[in-house]
Amino acid sequence: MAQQERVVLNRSKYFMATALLSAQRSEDPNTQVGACIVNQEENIVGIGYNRMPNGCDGKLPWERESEEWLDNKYPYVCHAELNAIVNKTSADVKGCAIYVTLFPCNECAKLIIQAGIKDVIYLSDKYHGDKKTIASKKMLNTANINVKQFQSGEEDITITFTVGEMADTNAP
Ligand SMILES: Nc1nc(=O)n([C@H]2C[C@H](O)[C@@H](COP(=O)(O)O)O2)cc1CO
Ligand SMILES: [Zn+2]
Repeated sequence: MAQQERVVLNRSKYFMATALLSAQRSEDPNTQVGACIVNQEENIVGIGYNRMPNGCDGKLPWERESEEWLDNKYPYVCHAELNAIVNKTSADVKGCAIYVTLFPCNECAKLIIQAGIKDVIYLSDKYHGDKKTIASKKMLNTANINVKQFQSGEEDITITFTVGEMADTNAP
């Protein structure tokens, strides 16, 4: 069996990859979003993805363009950032960074600011023209949150479940 290539992820790649992996748990058929909160010691203290509220999985619509607002996902879905913040494993997330695969909306920007998160690192900005995104940027900027885009020029990583021979770093 081929020997698995040894990869050492840098910090930001590891955290964004964690957000991307989490996004893959989302059942949203149109946009899967993941978020990963990291404290000042560089430990992960929260992970989330966009999903329906607890107990509502499979019972609420994933539509996005139904004429009836109540038949769309938007009134119900909990955003990745919200889930990452409320599922935190630490007492609070003050001074933390959040890695998110899509730029936070205005409601999540409020949560991020009020939770004391100081850095936002995002991957996609596909809704940059939307008023929600513009409002979000206005708030994050006014609240002095450091916002920066992940440098997506970085190489992809591969996760494989076939356990090959692990690279033997002691080999001559
Ligand atoms: N930053 C974000 N975090 C999120 O979790 N979401 C979620 C809400 C929806 O489930 C989905 C966006 O759906 P759509 O409008 O692209 O079909 O992503 C959306 C944004 C951006 O507003
Ligand atoms: Zn949001």
